[in-house]
Amino acid sequence: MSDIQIRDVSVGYGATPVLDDINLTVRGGSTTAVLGGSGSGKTTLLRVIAGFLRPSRGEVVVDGRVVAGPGVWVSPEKRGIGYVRQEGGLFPHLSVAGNIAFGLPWPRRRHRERVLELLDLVDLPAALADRHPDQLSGGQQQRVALARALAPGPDLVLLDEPFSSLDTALRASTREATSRALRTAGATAILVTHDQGEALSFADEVAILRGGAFRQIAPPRVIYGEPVDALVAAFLGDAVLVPGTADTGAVRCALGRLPVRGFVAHGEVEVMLRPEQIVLTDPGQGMVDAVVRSLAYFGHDAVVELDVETGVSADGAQHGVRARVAGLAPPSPGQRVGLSVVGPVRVYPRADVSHLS
Ligand SMILES: Nc1ncnc2c1ncn2[C@@H]1O[C@H](COP(=O)(O)OP(=O)(O)OP(=O)(O)O)[C@@H](O)[C@H]1O
Repeated sequence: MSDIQIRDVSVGYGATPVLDDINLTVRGGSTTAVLGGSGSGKTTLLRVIAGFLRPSRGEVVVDGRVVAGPGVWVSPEKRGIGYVRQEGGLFPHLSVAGNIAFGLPWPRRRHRERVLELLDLVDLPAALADRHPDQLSGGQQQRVALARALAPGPDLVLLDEPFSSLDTALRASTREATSRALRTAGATAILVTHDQGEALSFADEVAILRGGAFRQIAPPRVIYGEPVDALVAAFLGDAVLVPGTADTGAVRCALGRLPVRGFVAHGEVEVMLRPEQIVLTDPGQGMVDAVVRSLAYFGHDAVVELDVETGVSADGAQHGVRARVAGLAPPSPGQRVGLSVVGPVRVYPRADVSHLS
């Protein structure tokens, strides 16, 4: 099990910087998901770790050994790192067994037993061993790519959006098979993704990459429940933001007086809560009343846009909020309802969110 440390790393292409002085530690045997928008530098980070790109500053340390840094350069093939790309990248002219064996050291390439073991590890039947990649589904191809990456027994596996080309059902089962295989192999893993649900469900830690730097690195529940700022809150999941005035431990806003979690900014603040924290009741039964403006129905749940009746701000605008409710009996547009808020909310200094609108 390898710890990995990225220390003060900066890297770019030519004169264009992509990552600026970033730090990241991944505990041996754990999985970290790096979540960021398109072009934020996720693949660049993996390329630096794998050794396909040299950082201009800082160092990369794998299992206590500096593999990139001032005066130090370990070539990719000597780093013992497995890499799974978005499209799998299987060799089309080789069978499944041939592809997997390619990841094995020379003397072991003929060991059919090890190939079958690896197929089993990624939850694929031995009968697929002699097929070619074009005779497999997308999910099966991704699992073969994972088996190939795991073949040499790497301590560290880098996964670059390996599930993004799969449909929803296949995506979930491939993700689970991957997670199981990584745990069984005891490998440390870094998963790059732009899918929030995937990051939250797959990883032990989630790292938010934005503007060339990590804005927050924390376990899924912490990063979702206690985002450090409004940008992270809005980036990771759906965030409802309303203006408020905070004093000790509580905030007053259009939804009533609400308890605050974590850091309390006093005075004029922006209040952040998740849409599932808003519960709909009969009119007069909640903290405030509201009228349903519109509804997006998803089957298992529905997102309801509401105009809060007490929420008229100084400029006369009505405060809108968004609630996520169970899909069984959602309200209808125009209906009057009561609103209650479950659990504490977060507050941020008002200036923090001015650039979100
Ligand atoms: N070989 C290259 N030469 C020059 N610029 C590059 C090169 N590769 C990537 N870039 C630029 O570096 C930035 C980061 O790219 P990178 O591929 O790391 O982003 P990403 O977060 O993985 O994006 P995506 O989610 O779209 O794959 C982008 O602006 C991209 O255009």
